Amino acid sequence: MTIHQSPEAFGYDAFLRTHQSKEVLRFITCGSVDDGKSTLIGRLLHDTKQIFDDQVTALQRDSRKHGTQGAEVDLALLVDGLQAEREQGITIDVAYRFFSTDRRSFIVADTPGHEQYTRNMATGASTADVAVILVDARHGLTRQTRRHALLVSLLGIHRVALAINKMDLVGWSQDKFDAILSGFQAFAAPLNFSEVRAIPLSAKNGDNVVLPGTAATWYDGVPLLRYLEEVPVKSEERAAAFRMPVQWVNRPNSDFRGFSGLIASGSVAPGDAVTVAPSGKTSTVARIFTADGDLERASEGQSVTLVLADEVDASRGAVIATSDAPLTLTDSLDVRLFWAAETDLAPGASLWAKVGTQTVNAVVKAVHRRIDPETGQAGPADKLAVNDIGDVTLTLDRQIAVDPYVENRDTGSLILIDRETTDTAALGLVQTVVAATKASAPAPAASESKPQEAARSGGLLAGIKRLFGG
Ligand SMILES: Nc1nc2c(ncn2[C@@H]2O[C@H](COP(=O)(O)OP(=O)(O)OP(=O)(O)O)[C@@H](O)[C@H]2O)c(=O)[nH]1
Repeated sequence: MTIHQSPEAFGYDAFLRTHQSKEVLRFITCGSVDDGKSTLIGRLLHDTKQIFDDQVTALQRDSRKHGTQGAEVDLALLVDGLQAEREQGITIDVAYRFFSTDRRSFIVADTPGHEQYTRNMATGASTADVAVILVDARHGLTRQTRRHALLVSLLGIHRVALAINKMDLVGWSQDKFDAILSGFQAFAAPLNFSEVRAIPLSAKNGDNVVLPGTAATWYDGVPLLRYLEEVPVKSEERAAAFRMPVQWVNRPNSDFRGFSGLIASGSVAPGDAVTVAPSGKTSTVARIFTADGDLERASEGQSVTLVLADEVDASRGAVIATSDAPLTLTDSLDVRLFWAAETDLAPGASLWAKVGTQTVNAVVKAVHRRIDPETGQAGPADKLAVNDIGDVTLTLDRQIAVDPYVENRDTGSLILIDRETTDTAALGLVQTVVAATKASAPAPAASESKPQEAARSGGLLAGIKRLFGG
C-alpha cells in the first residue's frame, strides 16, 4: 500500500495523480476540544497502515515524552504534529490529511475545536462530502455540537456521521448512545440532512473506527471507515456543470494558444460548446492538452489546457463554462457570510471580493439578518460581529461570473479580503443571482494585483481555495 499522510510531504496534486483511478471522498471532522478528533484521525491513519515503521518508532518515543497516555502510544501525536500545539495542547489550524484504502482515497479536513472554529470549519467544510461530528459519550450533545451541525448544514453538506466517541468510558451503554442520537435527530430535523449515521466508537482503543468493535454487542452497523468507503460522493449524486477558471493563458508560440486551469466542476470533451465568462464569447473545445498527451475527456480536479476552435479572448479571471449552463454575470450579490474578522461588518464597508480567479471591489449595501447558532433561526440584524453567520447584499464595482452556491460550491463561493490588512475576512456563499440588466465593464483580466497576491499568500481560505481549485 502506498504510504503518505501529510500534505507537506506529499502534495495534493501528487496525491490525486497517484490515486487517479480511485474515487476521492473529502470529509471534515468537527468536535469540541478533547472530544478526540486527533485520536480518531490518528487511529484511521494507523489502522489503515498509512504510517511508516520509523514513524511508529518516533511515535512511541514522542508518546513517552509528550503524550497524554502514560506508557501507551498517544495516537493524537500522529496528527498534532506541531511543536507549538503540543506545548499548548490544542490543534491550531485546518490541517489536511490524506490516506487511502483499496476502495477509496480520503482527504480529511481536521479543524480545531477552539473559538476560531467558525472560520476554520467553513474552510474545511466548503469542500467536504461528509461531516464526521464527534461527540464525547460522557458529555453528550453540547452547544458546540449544535453549532457545528448548523454550520455543516449551511455549507451544504448533507451527510453526517455522528461519531459517538469514548464509548469505553460509558461502559458501551446503548441507552447513552440512543439518547445522544435522538437528541441530535431532534435538533437536526430542520437542517435538511439526507443522512445521519450514528456510530458508537472508541478512537483510543480502535473499536468501530477501522475494525469492528466487539464491546457493543447491540450495534449491528459498520465501522466508521466502512461507512466512509461506501457513502456516495457528491459527483455520484448530481453531475455539476462544467466550469474551469482560467489560471493562465498558455501561448508558447504564435501557433498555440491554450487556456490552463484546474477543472472546478463537471467534465469536458473535444467538440463541447463552451461560453467564456465574462465576455460571453462562445466556441467549441478543439483539444484537451496535458503534459501526458491529449485527453478524450477531462473532469473535476484535473489540471488541463483547453484549446478552443476559435480565436477567443480570455485571460486570468475568466471562467470557461459549458454553453448549455453558462454562469450568470452580475454586479450585485446576495451572500451568506461567515464573518471572521475582529471588526464588525456594517453597511458601507468596502472589501475585496475574490471568486475563483476574479477579484473585484465590493461594498456592503445592506446587512439583512443574522442566524442564531443555537437554534439555526434567522433574525433581523444590521451588522455582523466576529464568528457571526448572516446574510448581506454586496454591490460590486464590476460584473463577475457566478453560480448560486447550491449549484456549484466553487463558482458559488467567495472570500472577502480586508483591504488594509489583506487578511481573509469572510467566506461567502452566493444565495441568489440576478443577472445584471445592463452591460458594465466586466472584471478585467487583472494582472497580479494586490488582492490576488494577498489571496495567494495569505489566509486559510485562500490556501484551501488554491488547493481545491479556486
Ligand atoms: N478513553 C478514551 N479516551 C479517548 C478516546 N478518544 C480520545 N481520547 C482521549 O481524549 C483526549 C483528547 O483527545 P484528542 O484526540 O487530543 O482530542 P481533540 O478533539 O483532537 O482535541 P484538540 O486537538 O485539543 O482539539 C486524549 O487524552 C485522548 O487519549 C476514546 O475513545 N476513549
